[in-house]
Amino acid sequence: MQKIVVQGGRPLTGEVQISGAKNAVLPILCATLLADGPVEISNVPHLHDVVTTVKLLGELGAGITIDEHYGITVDPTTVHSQVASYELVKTMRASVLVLGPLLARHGHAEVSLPGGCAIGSRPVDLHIKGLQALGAEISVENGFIKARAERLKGARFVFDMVSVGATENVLMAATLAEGTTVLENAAMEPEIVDLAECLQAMGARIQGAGSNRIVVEGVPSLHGGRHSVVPDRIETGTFLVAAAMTGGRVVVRRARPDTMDAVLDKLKQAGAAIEVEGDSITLDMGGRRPKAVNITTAPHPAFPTDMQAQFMALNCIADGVGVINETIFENRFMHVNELLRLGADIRVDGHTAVVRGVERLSGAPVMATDLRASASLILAGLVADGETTIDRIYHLDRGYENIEEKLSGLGAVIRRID
Ligand SMILES: CC(=O)N[C@H]1[C@@H](OP(=O)(O)OP(=O)(O)OC[C@H]2O[C@@H](n3ccc(=O)[nH]c3=O)[C@H](O)[C@@H]2O)O[C@H](CO)[C@@H](O)[C@@H]1O
Ligand SMILES: C=C(OP(=O)(O)O)C(=O)O
Repeated sequence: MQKIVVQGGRPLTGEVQISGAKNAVLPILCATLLADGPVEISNVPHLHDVVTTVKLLGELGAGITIDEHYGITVDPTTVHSQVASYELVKTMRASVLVLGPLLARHGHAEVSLPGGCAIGSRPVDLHIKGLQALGAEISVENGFIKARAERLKGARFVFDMVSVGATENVLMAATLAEGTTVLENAAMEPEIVDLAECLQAMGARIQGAGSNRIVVEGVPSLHGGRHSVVPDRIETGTFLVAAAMTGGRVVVRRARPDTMDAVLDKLKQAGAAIEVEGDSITLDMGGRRPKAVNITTAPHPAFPTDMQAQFMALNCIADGVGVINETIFENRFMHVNELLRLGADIRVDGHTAVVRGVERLSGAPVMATDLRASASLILAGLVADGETTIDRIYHLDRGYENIEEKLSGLGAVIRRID
């Protein structure tokens, strides 16, 4: 099994280009199933989750073409199956996002229940309730969500709690429903806006994406189209935290600074000088040690849970005590035990972690437990004395494109070994 080995102690300097967002490209790939013609997607990050989604679309019968820049064209006109198997869904929860599109376009769908994952139980009840509100008959049998509706009907639906995936599934389905759908308490993440823009390029009528009230006027059919995926704000944030922790100066290019307010505010509080110009962000730490910051995760535009582990790593070596509250997932502190192995001082009480910054971490073998936990261990390794070896990095490959090449380009000493 592959591992990443990091030699700590180098301030990061230079420039890095941000890839397309994992959390935007996955729903967008699923959305292509709604169309009556080919959909071309560019700025696609080369990630394991993208490979899995493409495999799933292929199993459903869609035609897939991949160009030399990893642009992906999906031709959904050859889809012959509406069944998403457990084998694929279990490896990637986002596969449940084919449910809404298959149901809306083909009148029925069977998608394996995704099950829990390391960070929490992650139920899909809101996806199901939202589609039922549009008139779908849904049962859960033998581990599959079985959905049926001759034609979905527009309705007003209020999400009990904010869910990114449920908003996406119901939004996609509503584009082909008869009449108007109003989604209240919708998720406002930038990836929802990107999905809506792709759907609009396919002929969908959507207003309000990016607010908590999305209005969709259903159309009889969607056509093919083109879309370029929004830059990844979590990858961007991860590189900025790396720069801040190592006391370096890094310019991230091809980012979307306007999607990053909460993260940039916390980096400023940690003592970083931040300059934004167009699609670039420069972070200059000037060799200073970061100051500890308090974090509470919450739906966008508040601080993203997907940046919690990285800021935990920053607090581990910061000056002072940082309190981290995780409000989205019930079990998203698994990196704590691994950070402790590197010499961190962290106490966890329920959903709160109190991190007392230490002067130095020391390298050790550690194990990644989920995607962002893996990133936090690399960040800690970048500042630890000696060598840190991170095992189970397949989690990392789900969501970071060429992370070791990108970090090496900034002067980090990092390599992948078999
Ligand atoms: C592929 C993708 O975009 N993944 C992101 C998406 O995941 P995902 O879409 O799975 O996350 P949700 O926003 O749905 O989950 C938020 C909370 O709602 C709960 N919930 C969700 C659905 C449901 O039907 N019932 C329910 O109770 C979840 O257990 C969780 O506690 O948003 C999360 C929260 O920003 C991010 O961490 C993930 O990186
Ligand atoms: C939790 C994450 O992703 P997913 O929802 O795909 O598991 C993440 O990107 O940090």
